[in-house]
Amino acid sequence: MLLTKKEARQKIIESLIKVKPAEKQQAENSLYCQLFQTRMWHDAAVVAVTVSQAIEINTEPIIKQAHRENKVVCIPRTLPSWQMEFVELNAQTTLKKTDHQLLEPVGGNVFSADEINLIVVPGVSYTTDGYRLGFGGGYYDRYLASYAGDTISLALPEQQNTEINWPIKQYDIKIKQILVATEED
Ligand SMILES: Nc1nc2c(c(=O)[nH]1)N(C=O)[C@@H](CNc1ccc(C(=O)N[C@@H](CCC(=O)O)C(=O)O)cc1)CN2
Ligand SMILES: Nc1ncnc2c1ncn2[C@@H]1O[C@H](COP(=O)(O)OP(=O)(O)OP(=O)(O)O)[C@@H](O)[C@H]1O
Repeated sequence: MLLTKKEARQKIIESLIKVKPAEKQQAENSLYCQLFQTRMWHDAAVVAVTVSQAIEINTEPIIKQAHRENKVVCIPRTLPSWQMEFVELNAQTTLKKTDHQLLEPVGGNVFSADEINLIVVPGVSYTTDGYRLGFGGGYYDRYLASYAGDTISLALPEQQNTEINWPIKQYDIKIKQILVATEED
């Protein structure tokens, strides 16, 4: 079923709301395990990751593990005109809730695109060949256009391989690796 991006986003978000907490937790554990074993993760000294919202994959364990491994963690701060920058997250960081209800850093060290080794890219859904449907805004597509490092996304089974398709645009940038949670056996 080919929908507009907006329609596809709505449908997939509806299905994500229905995922049971225990199921989500199990799937997230599978994703963390997979992520921490990738070459991209091992090779990265500077990792960019979001401060997740309830509906998204919880990024807190990723941030904790990165710090445990002495990696620098950067989180996004949105700027006017749908631009975004990444700021170091450390014990001194103050977070503030923005108009769109996301927690973003106040002040802090900005890391440029060429200083970041790996971006864990958030999204609503992914195609098997690496295309991503985001939350709208195009922040990551704009950022990734001038970023040459590694990219990885984490998908619940509900976010991958669905019947729902959306139009791929010229500015859509493929994610290098997409990890899909394995079902419990
Ligand atoms: N946790 C987390 N932080 C993140 C992202 C994310 O996906 N997850 N982002 C990932 O990009 C950026 C913020 N993304 C945003 C995406 C849309 C809107 C927004 O205002 N959307 C409009 C609708 C726009 C449209 O439909 O085109 C709205 O809600 O009114 C704001 C921020 C940076 N931080
Ligand atoms: N590289 C770009 N340059 C200019 N405009 C862009 C670029 N990427 C996306 N846009 C614009 O941003 C808007 C939102 O794009 P889209 O719906 O694809 O966002 P998304 O990929 O779902 O969100 P995000 O990247 O923030 O997670 C669209 O109007 C699109 O035209």
